[in-house]
Amino acid sequence: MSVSDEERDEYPDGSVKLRNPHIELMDQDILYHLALGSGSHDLVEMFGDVKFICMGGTPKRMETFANFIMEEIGHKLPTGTTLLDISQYSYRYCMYKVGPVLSISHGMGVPSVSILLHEIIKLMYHAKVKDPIFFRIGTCGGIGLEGGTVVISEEAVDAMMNNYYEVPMLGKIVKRPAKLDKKLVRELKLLADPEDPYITTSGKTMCTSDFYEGQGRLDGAFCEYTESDKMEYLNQIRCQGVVNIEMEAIPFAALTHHAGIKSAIVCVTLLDRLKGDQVMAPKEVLNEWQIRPQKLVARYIKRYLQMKGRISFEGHGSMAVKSPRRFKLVQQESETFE
Ligand SMILES: O=P(O)(O)O[C@@H]1C[C@H](O)[C@@H](CO)O1
Ligand SMILES: O=c1cc[nH]c(=O)[nH]1
Repeated sequence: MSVSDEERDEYPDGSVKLRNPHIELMDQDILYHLALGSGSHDLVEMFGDVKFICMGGTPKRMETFANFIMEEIGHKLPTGTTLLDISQYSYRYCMYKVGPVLSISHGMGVPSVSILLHEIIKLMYHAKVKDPIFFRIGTCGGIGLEGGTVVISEEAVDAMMNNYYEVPMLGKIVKRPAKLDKKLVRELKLLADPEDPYITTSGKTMCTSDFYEGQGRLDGAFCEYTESDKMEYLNQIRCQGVVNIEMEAIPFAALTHHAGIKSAIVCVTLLDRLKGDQVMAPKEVLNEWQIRPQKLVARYIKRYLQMKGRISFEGHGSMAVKSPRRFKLVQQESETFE
């Protein structure tokens, strides 16, 4: 049975699906929150070689990631130059380009990441990028997981345990399935190194629209439930497979899926929510923890580029291939790397 374009998640040639007939009819498309536009910039020239789009909440984390991935893939900037924040004049999000990798901050919560995704998906379309892969590199609260644990999301659910994104549109609720790429999840799991001095695990990620009452905290400005109500709730969602809580997974999974784009979410826990609410780890510890999801995603990117012959197998920096066995497993498991 043939599948129509409407039903298909991806175009066969790997192009990004806009599902918006109006864009083609516009003289130009201004990507307002990125300080870019299809009329003002040569988007194919600037972004046509992009393959990986990595996002996380803060500008600092994404600048750190840009410098880190530059070292890992051995990308060289012209002498005397530094990385440039391409979207600096938007005063909203930051964006760095390191060869085939974009590193972008998405701010906090559903509306912020959703606006960014609309514009980045359109950017991919205008730039004629094929088969991009999106990663969210985030932080979260763990459910029964110590601070510093890396969590690869198997599935995204909202605060009502629904696995779709509800968007109020023209006075009606439209539901979009929130689907992460299962193969990408398997590949990321295989890249977790048993020698890493922390645990990498996977499970359901709950996406809430608030950090305090929305995540069952007792330490917000308001709280009308008891500690035992909170614990009962957290234990209940734990029994339903939720291992971490953050604030962007649902639109991230839903909008990438709607555009036919493969995506995955890797977060580090900042605390175990079964033990408390306040983020108490010192800044230096939090900074080190935030590097952990970046390392896993960098391993993926590096393996991909190695398989494509775009960087050498000797590698660069600390991510040189250490274990041929692990590498082989990834090769067998993955069609993406073929
Ligand atoms: O990627 P980040 O660290 O921003 O992800 C979580 C979810 C919210 O954006 C924020 C709350 O502290 O952190
Ligand atoms: O508990 C936490 C920690 C980080 N981010 C969240 O959304 N929740």
